[in-house]
Amino acid sequence: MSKPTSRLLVRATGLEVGYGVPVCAPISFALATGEVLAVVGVNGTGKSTLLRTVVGQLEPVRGRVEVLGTTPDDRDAAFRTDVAVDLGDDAFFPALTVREHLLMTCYGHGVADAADVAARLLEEFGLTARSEALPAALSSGQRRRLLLAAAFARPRELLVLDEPEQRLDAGMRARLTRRLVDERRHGRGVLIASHDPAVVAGAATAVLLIDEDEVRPLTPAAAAAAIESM
Ligand SMILES: Nc1ncnc2c1ncn2[C@@H]1O[C@H](COP(=O)(O)OP(=O)(O)OP(=O)(O)O)[C@@H](O)[C@H]1O
Repeated sequence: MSKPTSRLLVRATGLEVGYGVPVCAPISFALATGEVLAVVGVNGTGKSTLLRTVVGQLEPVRGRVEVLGTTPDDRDAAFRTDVAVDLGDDAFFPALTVREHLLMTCYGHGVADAADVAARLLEEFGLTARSEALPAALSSGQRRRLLLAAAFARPRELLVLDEPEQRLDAGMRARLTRRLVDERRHGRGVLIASHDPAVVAGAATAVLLIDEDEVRPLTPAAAAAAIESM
């Protein structure tokens, strides 16, 4: 079988992210299909701000970012078909069950076989026993699992996740790591902010460390070691 051609998903050039003023040094990187790029750094260095800029929720302060060749715009349906996002925002419909949230995500994004996809994700994210529960009756880790399952229910070339390991137990963090490896094997790309050395070492193909006054690349192994001492 011939190797699929790699495709550029994200290109950032001299990108400065922030709220009127930049929160960190300029960032340049390219992310292609088959890659998992992890962004690491201590609290408050700008990881979430970078992710929000890449998915079109914030304008760059300076510089450029392109996603699949265009300016990111999360109001654009085509952009939302290509880019699945979980930034950890805990937003649920109080009167829809766990299963219904996944079905609604599938319907909204035109996913075929919604019932099968939802059933598979419920199983994978350990939510089958809670599939008929309403969000208010879930534990915080179960709500986190539901957000992640909903991201994986979406069609996507690029997956953007902000600290997806938060509130997950060790078993689910290991499963998440394997899932991220699967993403790149299926020819998709992942941009992830993480504080978890095992997720970074196990899934990332490249890492950007956002430091106090510079942004620099690290190998995943070096990044995992750096996270341990943050
Ligand atoms: N809406 C906002 N308006 C102004 N400043 C903000 C806003 N959101 C975040 N900040 C500031 O921007 C800086 C970067 O925040 P950001 O959330 O990107 O950090 P982070 O690296 O993701 O941190 P953490 O590891 O704690 O999640 C911080 O100093 C933060 O206080």
